[in-house]
Amino acid sequence: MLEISGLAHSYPDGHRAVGGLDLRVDAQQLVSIVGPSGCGKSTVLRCVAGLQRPTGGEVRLDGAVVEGVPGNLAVVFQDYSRSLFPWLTIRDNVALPLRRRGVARAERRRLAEQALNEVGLDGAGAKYPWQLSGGMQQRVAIARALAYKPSLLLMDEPFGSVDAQTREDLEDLLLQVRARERMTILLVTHDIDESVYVGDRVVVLSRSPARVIADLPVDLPGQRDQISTRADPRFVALRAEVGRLVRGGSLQKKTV
Ligand SMILES: Nc1ncnc2c1ncn2[C@@H]1O[C@H](COP(=O)(O)OP(=O)(O)OP(=O)(O)O)[C@@H](O)[C@H]1O
Repeated sequence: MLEISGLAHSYPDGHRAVGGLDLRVDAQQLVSIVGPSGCGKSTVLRCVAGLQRPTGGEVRLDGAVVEGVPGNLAVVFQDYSRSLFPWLTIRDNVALPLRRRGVARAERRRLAEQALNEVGLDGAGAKYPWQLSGGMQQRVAIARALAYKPSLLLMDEPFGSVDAQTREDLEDLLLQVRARERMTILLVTHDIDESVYVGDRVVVLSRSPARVIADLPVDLPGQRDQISTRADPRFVALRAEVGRLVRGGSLQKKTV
């Protein structure tokens, strides 16, 4: 589905953020991406989204080289307050990408309501973003991605700006919608527990310039819950291993 080969990205100031990264993601997998702070995770995601042009290597989506923003892709960023338009209702925010896609008005409304329903915000369509809590606004951003029905969903630290309880709720929401919609998802997160809890695989990146230093399958049942999954010895062992690898990547930075 997604094939990243030898991906490299250097910024105009010469900073090499990504240095020869290879990653293959099969359809309907949820792959968590973690790594030391500033290692190049967002740069990788932006190259996959076609928002940044690689300076080396290539990204292929369903066999085609990504050269601009692909039509079958949606992105959810951390900063929901900047990704929703305050002058549009929740329903119109969710429907906006569908409008750009040329979907007829009645169908846009139906898909927007359906997506809001899926994220537990039925009835909120006529409100404005500023009338909702941070966690609810991030649900709207997720609903907007769902309404679009992308084959690939990219999420860049999507739950980084909400409180711990809301974060857990949104992680569970992600697992639910993912089971229903059968999308392929790449999730960048700083939270090692989260990477294991929601992932089918956890990919660990090295310090900048980023490349893959580990690609670990998550050996946990598909059905997960915040209490028993986090107490599962397999969860505990994998979380510790990912933590060691991420810290190893950071330590490497200090010794260079
Ligand atoms: N526009 C830019 N120009 C120059 N350097 C940049 C630019 N954007 C990012 N960088 C640098 O590239 C490196 C990778 O940045 P990126 O945001 O991809 O990392 P990240 O792993 O997502 O960071 P974080 O862990 O803080 O979220 C960082 O050292 C960053 O300072």
